[in-house]
Amino acid sequence: MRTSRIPGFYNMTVEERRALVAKMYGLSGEEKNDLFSAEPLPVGTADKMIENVVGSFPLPLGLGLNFLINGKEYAIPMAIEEPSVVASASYIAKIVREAGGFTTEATDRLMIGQIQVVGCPDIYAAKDAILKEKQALIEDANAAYPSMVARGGGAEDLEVRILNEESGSAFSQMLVLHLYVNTCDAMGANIINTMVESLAPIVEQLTDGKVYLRILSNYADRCLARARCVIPPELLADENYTGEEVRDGVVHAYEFAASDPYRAVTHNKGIMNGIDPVVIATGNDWRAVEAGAHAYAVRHGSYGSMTTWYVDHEGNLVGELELPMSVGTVGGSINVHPISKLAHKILGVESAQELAQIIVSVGLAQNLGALKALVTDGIQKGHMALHSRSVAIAAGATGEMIDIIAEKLVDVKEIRVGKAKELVEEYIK
Ligand SMILES: CC(C)(COP(=O)([O-])OP(=O)([O-])OC[C@H]1O[C@@H](n2cnc3c(N)ncnc32)[C@H](O)[C@@H]1OP(=O)([O-])[O-])[C@@H](O)C(=O)NCCC(=O)NCCSC(=O)C[C@@](C)(O)CC(=O)[O-]
Ligand SMILES: NC(=O)C1=CN([C@@H]2O[C@H](COP(=O)(O)OP(=O)(O)OC[C@H]3O[C@@H](n4cnc5c(N)ncnc54)[C@H](OP(=O)(O)O)[C@@H]3O)[C@@H](O)[C@H]2O)C=CC1
Repeated sequence: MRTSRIPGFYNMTVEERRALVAKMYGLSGEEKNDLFSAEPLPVGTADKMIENVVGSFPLPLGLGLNFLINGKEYAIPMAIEEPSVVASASYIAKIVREAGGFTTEATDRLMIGQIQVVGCPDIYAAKDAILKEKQALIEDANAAYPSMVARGGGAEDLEVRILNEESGSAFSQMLVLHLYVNTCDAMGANIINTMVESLAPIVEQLTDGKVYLRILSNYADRCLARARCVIPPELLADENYTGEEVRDGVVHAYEFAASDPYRAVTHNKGIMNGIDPVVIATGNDWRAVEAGAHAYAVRHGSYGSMTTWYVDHEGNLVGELELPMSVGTVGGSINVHPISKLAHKILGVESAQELAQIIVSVGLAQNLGALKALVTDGIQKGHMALHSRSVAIAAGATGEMIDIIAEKLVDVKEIRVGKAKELVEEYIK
């Protein structure tokens, strides 16, 4: 059986790690070439993906290890430029697996398409007219994209809202139609946009109004994924702190984020530290996920923590994260970018729902990693020690000099480029 528990993976050379991954995941010759290539995204492919291409922008790709989610092992590809994130996710996943792993669930994958109608002579009659034709409109939407119905998805429901009902302004009063679409394993933006654009002429006829916007909503609050972990305090202890101290510190840190947007934004940035790298590595649209996540964090009226941490009756630390997660395992650039194809193979996911649940688990792990560091030694100790290698490179260190300079920076407790430059000059002399 495949395991994601590979102690000391980080002490191997890159070549050793690559050989192990190739063996574990049975990569073909072509897949190995893609993963190990100096040009992982061929410029010819890049030139077909976006416009005005002059090159590509590589990011380090690491594996988040130790993840046990609903009893299944996952090594999780993460594409990110920031040091200590992959280490931290793996660290917390190691603790959580000892407590039985993450448990997760997901709602149905209903994405929302919006149609904006303005200038209706009678906005209430317009709303009634649409609702009267609801079933026909759903069928029309499905006729615009029949393959989704064939695979068990497609448009399922429709609602109508009136915005700025009391406003006297013809600009601000409008009717907004929401089309709810099960996009199966796709994120679904293009699918939905095709559907809502096809409905626009009929909606204009029914309402006697003018349709302007016809577009997906990135507030995917009917496409949610949830992750949970329950950790006995003894698993949180280290040589300097008791498990209870760490546990209580994490809950205090959560309460701070729950009560103060200045803290919540940083707390949530820490969660997105885990989420974005998986979204990026799997070829998904991280702007969509970011936008939806932050909007969801304000659903109770003020911006707050995306996660919840509390102590249960047995004294365990309990963490929960629920977020809109509009990701896919097909569509967009997922099967175009060679590395994203490999990321899906390494993950071994079978559906978009499963991928969404993995992503929120990494977000929850990452949040605890940051909070555990913050409530004990502080973030600088673990993070800056790993960041010291980037500082050494920025100061001009190359080859074996990088680790030597990085270690010296940690020893003198001055992890900054100016100091690194001094050390590089000394080394070269
Ligand atoms: C960095 C650690 C994990 C060290 O923590 P440590 O206690 O020194 O780790 P350890 O040596 O005991 O190792 C434990 C496990 O961690 C992993 N691990 C340990 N080291 C490595 C490594 N080099 N490379 C890969 N994996 C590593 C690895 O899985 C290892 O298990 P093993 O495999 O040995 O059995 C810890 O200090 C930590 O989690 N720090 C937090 C880091 C963090 O959050 N970074 C994000 C950047 S800061 C930020 O942007 C967000 C923030 C903080 O502002 C958010 C907020 O305010 O809420
Ligand atoms: N606001 C936003 O966020 C916007 C985002 N976008 C972009 O849209 C892209 C995502 O759109 P999306 O519609 O997902 O991508 P696609 O247009 O690539 O649609 C997904 C395709 O996958 C095929 N497919 C194969 N198997 C499945 C399956 N099991 N479930 C679902 N579809 C399947 C379908 O083709 P078939 O049915 O023919 O087999 C479908 O056409 C992203 O690149 C995103 O950046 C675009 C506009 C706005």
